[in-house]
Amino acid sequence: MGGSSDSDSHDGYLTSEYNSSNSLFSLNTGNSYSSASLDRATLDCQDSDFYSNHKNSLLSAEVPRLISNDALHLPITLNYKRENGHVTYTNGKINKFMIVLIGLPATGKSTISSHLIQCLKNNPLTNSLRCKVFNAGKIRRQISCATISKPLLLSNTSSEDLFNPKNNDKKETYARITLQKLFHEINNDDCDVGIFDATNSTIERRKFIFEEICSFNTDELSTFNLVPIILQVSCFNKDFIKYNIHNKSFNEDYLDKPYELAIKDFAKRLKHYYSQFTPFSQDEFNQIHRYISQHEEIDTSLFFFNVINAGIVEPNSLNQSHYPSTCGKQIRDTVMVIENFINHYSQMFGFEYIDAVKLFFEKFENSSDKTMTTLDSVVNDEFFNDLQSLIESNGLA
Ligand SMILES: Nc1ncnc2c1ncn2[C@@H]1O[C@H](COP(=O)(O)OP(=O)(O)O)[C@@H](O)[C@H]1O
Ligand SMILES: O=P(O)(O)OC[C@H]1O[C@@](CO)(OP(=O)(O)O)[C@@H](O)[C@@H]1O
Repeated sequence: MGGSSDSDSHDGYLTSEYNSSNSLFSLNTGNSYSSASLDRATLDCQDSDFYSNHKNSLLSAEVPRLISNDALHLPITLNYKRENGHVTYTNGKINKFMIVLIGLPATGKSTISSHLIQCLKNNPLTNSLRCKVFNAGKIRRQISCATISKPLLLSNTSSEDLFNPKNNDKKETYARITLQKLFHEINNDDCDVGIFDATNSTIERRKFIFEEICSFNTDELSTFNLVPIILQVSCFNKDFIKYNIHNKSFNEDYLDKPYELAIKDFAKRLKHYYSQFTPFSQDEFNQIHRYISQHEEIDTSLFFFNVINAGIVEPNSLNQSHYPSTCGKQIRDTVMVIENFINHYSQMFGFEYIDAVKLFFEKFENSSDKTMTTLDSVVNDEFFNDLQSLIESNGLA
C-alpha cells in the first residue's frame, strides 16, 4: 500500500478512536440559525420540481423551520403504500425512519448509504420500505448549476470558498433545504426511510436537526412520526483517506477540472472540516434523547451506530440503542436489520473495498503514471500532520 500504512498504530486521531464528551445543548444559547437568509441568486433553480413548487417559500427571508407554518406544508396523502402489516404508530402517527449521517467528507457516507439501501431491499422484513438519500452536496450542485452567472466555487480558486468556516451560513442553508426536502417527501408519503446525507459535523447542526425532527413529529397536521437513527461513518486509515480523496476528485464538483486542482481543492476542503468537526458522543446521545422525550412527551426511540474504517474496527461500546417499552415490532425489525448490516459491514462490503484500495496502490507502485506523483504531492505526511494538528486544536484528539 501507499507510504503511510501505519493505520493500526495508535498515535493520533487519524489512526485511532476518539473520545469526546461535548455538551450538546449547553453550547447553544438561543437559535443561532434564525437569521440565516437564503441566497436569492443561488436559489434560482429551474431543474427541480421541488424548487419550482416552493421557490417562494424558499426565497423568503427566514429559512422555514416548522412544516406546519409555511408553504412547504403540503396536503397529506392517505394513500399509504406499504403493503405488509408491520406498520406501527407513535402518538397515533405512522412510523417512518430518518437516518442522520455524521462524518467528515470522503469517509464513505454516500457509499455506505447505498449499501444500506441494498441491504434493506434484500431483507423480507424491510423490503417494502421505500428508501431515499437526500444528499446536501447534490442539492448544492443542483442549485449552483441552475445559477447561470455563478459557477461552482472551488476552495482553491475562490475567496468565496463555501467550505471556509466564515461561509458556514451558506452551507447551513443548503443543509436546511435538503432537510426540508426530506420532510416534504416523508410528509407526502413518497418515502419511508429518508437518509440525510451531509457531514452534520457540528453539535449546533445536530441540535438543529433534532429540533426539526421534534417539530415534524409534534406537528398536529402531519400523519407520520420519524424514528431517528444516527449513523456515524469514520475513517482513520491514511491509505483509505488517500484513496477516497482520489475518488472524490472525479465527483460532480470537479467534472471539468484538472486532477491536480481537484485534489488540492478537496484537500483544502478536508482541512476546513477537520478544524470544525465534533464527533458524536454518548453525552450527545443522552442529551438528544432527553430533548426529544421532553418535547414529544413520550419515551422516544433513538439509535446510534458507527461504521469505522469500512467496518474493520469494531465500534465496541460506541453504538447506543434506546427502545421504549412501547416500541412496536416494525421499529425493532428495521433497527435489527440495520444493526445486522453495521455488524457485518466488513464481510459484506468492507473487505471488497480494502481489496480495491490495495489494488489502487499496487497499480501505481512501479508505474510512471503521474497520478500517484500528483496525489503524493498533496496528500502526504505533511498533510496528515496538518489534519492531526487541526483535530487537536479542535480539542478532539
Ligand atoms: N465503504 C466503502 N466502500 C467502497 N468505496 C468506498 C467506501 N468508502 C469510501 N469509498 C470510496 O471513497 C469515495 C468517497 O466516498 P463517499 O461515499 O463519497 O464519501 P462521503 O459520502 O463520506 O463524502 C467513494 O467514491 C468510494 O470510491
Ligand atoms: O453541510 P454539510 O453537513 O457539511 O454537508 C454538505 C457538504 O458535504 C459534502 C462534503 O464534501 O458532501 P458530498 O461529498 O457528499 O458532496 C459537500 O458536497 C456538501 O456541500
